Amino acid sequence: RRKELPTPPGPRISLFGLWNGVAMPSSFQWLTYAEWRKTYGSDLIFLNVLRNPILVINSVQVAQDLLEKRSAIYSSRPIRVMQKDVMGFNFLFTGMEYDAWYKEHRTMFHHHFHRNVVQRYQALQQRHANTLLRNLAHTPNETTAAVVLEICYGIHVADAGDEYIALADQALAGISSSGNFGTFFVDYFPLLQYMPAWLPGAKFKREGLKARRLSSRLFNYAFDSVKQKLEEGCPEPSLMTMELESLFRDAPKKSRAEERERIIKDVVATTYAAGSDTTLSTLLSFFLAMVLHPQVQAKAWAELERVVPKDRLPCFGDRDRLPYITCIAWECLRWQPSVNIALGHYSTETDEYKGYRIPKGTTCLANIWAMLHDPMHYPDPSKFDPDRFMDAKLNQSRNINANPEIAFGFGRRICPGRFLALDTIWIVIASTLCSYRICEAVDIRGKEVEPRLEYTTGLIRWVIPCDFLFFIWLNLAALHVRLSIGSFRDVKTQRSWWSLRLVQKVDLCASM
Ligand code: HEM
Repeated sequence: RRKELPTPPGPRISLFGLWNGVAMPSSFQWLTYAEWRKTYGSDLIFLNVLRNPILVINSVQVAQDLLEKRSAIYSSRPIRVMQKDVMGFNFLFTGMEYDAWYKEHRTMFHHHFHRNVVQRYQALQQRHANTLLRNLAHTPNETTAAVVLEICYGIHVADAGDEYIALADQALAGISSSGNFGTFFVDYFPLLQYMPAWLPGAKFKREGLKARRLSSRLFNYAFDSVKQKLEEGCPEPSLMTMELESLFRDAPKKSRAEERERIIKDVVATTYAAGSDTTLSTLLSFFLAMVLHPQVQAKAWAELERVVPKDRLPCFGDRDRLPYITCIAWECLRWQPSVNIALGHYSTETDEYKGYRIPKGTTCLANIWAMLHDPMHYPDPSKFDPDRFMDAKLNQSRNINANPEIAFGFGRRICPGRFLALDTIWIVIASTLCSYRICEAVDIRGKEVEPRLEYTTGLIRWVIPCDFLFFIWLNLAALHVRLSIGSFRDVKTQRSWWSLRLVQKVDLCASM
């Protein structure tokens, strides 16, 4: 009977939008998908792209009904030719099919990052937040990567210009560009992967081969150097050494030692790849939000003043007494989600939902952006308003403003690094707001520069590195210089009370 049911509504897709059809969007897909929701009056949009069935899900309800309640058949991943085969990122378990091999990876990851163990990393996260405060003027983007590198490999990154960070930056650009399903034509038409790279029109292949060299270095470089240290008997404790030591200890008992080593290697590389840019993207949105909304910053500052004694920086123990800071973290995740479309979930059986047929082998794309900007659930969605989360009881009774946990995806493939991410975001926001006022940029003539709300496309979105960020760093650098040459009065008169606070706190974190 299912065979007779219609598939959900959606546009007719044709190559490059010819022959009365529309082209698949290759950038900013979440906006087109949200438009299609209005055009077809449905939360489910069905597309057939070169015989690849695709289901776009635009509402939380449908995502929960399918990806969570029926997760037994919606938890695999589609075949990703560009990312896996051309670029060589086949070691990431984010893209593995839902089978026993994948489950071993997820179980190992879970063992080190579930809700009750992430506290063990809080001292390390706090230390890196302090380093960020010191470095804010020069290398603000290294904190999130430094956290995962230290947890996974025990590698302490250099304050600036670290080789591991540079390698991750370059390799992750490849993951992000190929991350949204369907960005590259070869995902729909796998035979294209065999096209010679020199042919005109094979730009994807040339880009892919470049990314392949980087992915292989990302996979091997840190792992090999830490393994060598372990064999020499002088490793720093880390997730990797803990797992390898247990493997070596139990090796005679365990068969499959090679496979187990491969799982460890995959898990640490996946954490390295998945754990830094996502968190950093949210933190950059935080900086933008603070420049645009000084009143939010002032309110946060007042809360920090009330709760955190003047002689120290905030710590995780203050969390329950700093609810507004927590709301800012949630609002950053909602206002500008760093992953707008969850990684594709792949259906392994034909299903029926609300009178529609969802064929086996459908790639389901959850439009997280549309869900977090749905005015029914988040009134005035484009407004950055942390207060929306303050009264959880009232929100629940009105069925609005739920904490945006869906920013981390759905069901059995939900982001397993979310507890670590939330901790990093929280401590960085609390520490930065306690130490700096993030102000509007000033151009060379001393005029304030209006920041632009512009983001890149791709799997992980970035606020476009425009003048506003540059000027924030520049302003902070200038302050550092003034502070270090002891021009204290200057700072105080020009910047008002917060600068005085800055001096105390910067001295404080420098001594940590
Ligand atoms: C703001 C920070 C982050 C956001 C917004 C985010 C978001 C997401 C999303 C949307 C997914 C796909 C979920 C789905 O398919 O339904 C995902 C998967 C994943 N994330 Fe995150 N993530 C963040 C931070 C992290 C961190 C810090 C780590 C590692 C420590 C991490 C590791 C992973 C892994 C391993 C997966 C793949 C899970 C699987 O396929 O089973 N993420 N993340």
